Amino acid sequence: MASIIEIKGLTKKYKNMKAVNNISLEIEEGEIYGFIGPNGAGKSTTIKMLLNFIFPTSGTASILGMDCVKQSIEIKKQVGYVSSDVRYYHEMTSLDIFNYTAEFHGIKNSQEVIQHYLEYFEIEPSKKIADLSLGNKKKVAIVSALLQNPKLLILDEPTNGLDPMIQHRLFEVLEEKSHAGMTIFLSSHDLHEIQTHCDRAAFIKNGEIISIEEINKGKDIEKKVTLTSHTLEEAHLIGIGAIQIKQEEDKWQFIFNQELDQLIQLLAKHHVEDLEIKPLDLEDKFLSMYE
Ligand SMILES: Nc1ncnc2c1ncn2[C@@H]1O[C@H](COP(=O)(O)OP(=O)(O)OP(=O)(O)O)[C@@H](O)[C@H]1O
Repeated sequence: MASIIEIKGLTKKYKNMKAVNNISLEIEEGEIYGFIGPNGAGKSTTIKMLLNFIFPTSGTASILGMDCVKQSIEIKKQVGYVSSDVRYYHEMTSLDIFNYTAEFHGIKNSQEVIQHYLEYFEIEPSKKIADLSLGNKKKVAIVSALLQNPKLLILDEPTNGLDPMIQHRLFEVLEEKSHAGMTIFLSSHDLHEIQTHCDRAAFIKNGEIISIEEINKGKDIEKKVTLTSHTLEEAHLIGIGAIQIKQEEDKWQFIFNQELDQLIQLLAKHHVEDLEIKPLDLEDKFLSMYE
């Protein structure tokens, strides 16, 4: 598979602060790739460097094999972008914006496509931008980016402000587009959203990539175990390789990535009142990274 985004050692420094520190990522064609991390982690800074809105201090980034700084004009013809804060001329209506986008990008049969998205995302065509709520403005920006049917769609917190039904519809479209070959790179704070819809995700913190996770591949054998036992001791759990052990009176919680037999043999020697073993999901992993 071809790499659509390739980032190598990308760094952005503001005075002595590294907003993005030596990050490297490869995003493949057709992937829905999540970019997640706490406030101020460096997500928007990375996206802005990809789009050449700001210059990197060092490192390189390319999109569709083109250098993000030197070939930014060519790149913009093939990339759709929705920023985290949507700004348009206040006097324009939603329809004005869609017509302008369609004309600018030379989109064929644009009226049919516009009509489809107006209905699908429940957009009022003749309302002025000034009179739209945050979520409704966001819908206009999303549709405007989708209209271009770009090879790569970059979405900076796209679901912020959208109601649950529209969020659901957005991901329906994104999944359909990704099956047709579109690559989607989206930043988000919503772990559940990433878990449900992305193929892979990178977690960024303090400007550094601290983890890249495959999602929904079913390969992960890590388990989260919760149980109640008054006879169990921490040393027993450490002895079988349990990690991230937390105890509150006789309630235990830990991560276990060994063969389950060992756990069962240990628990058979103890008085266990209740027990839950479930696969460690992205939320468990990423929540601990927020700490
Ligand atoms: N122009 C700037 N000058 C100085 N510091 C900046 C500038 N832009 C961003 N930063 C700092 O860089 C860091 C990364 O910011 P960035 O906006 O990329 O974070 P983010 O992950 O997108 O956060 P959020 O989830 O809150 O949108 C932050 O500490 C921010 O204060």
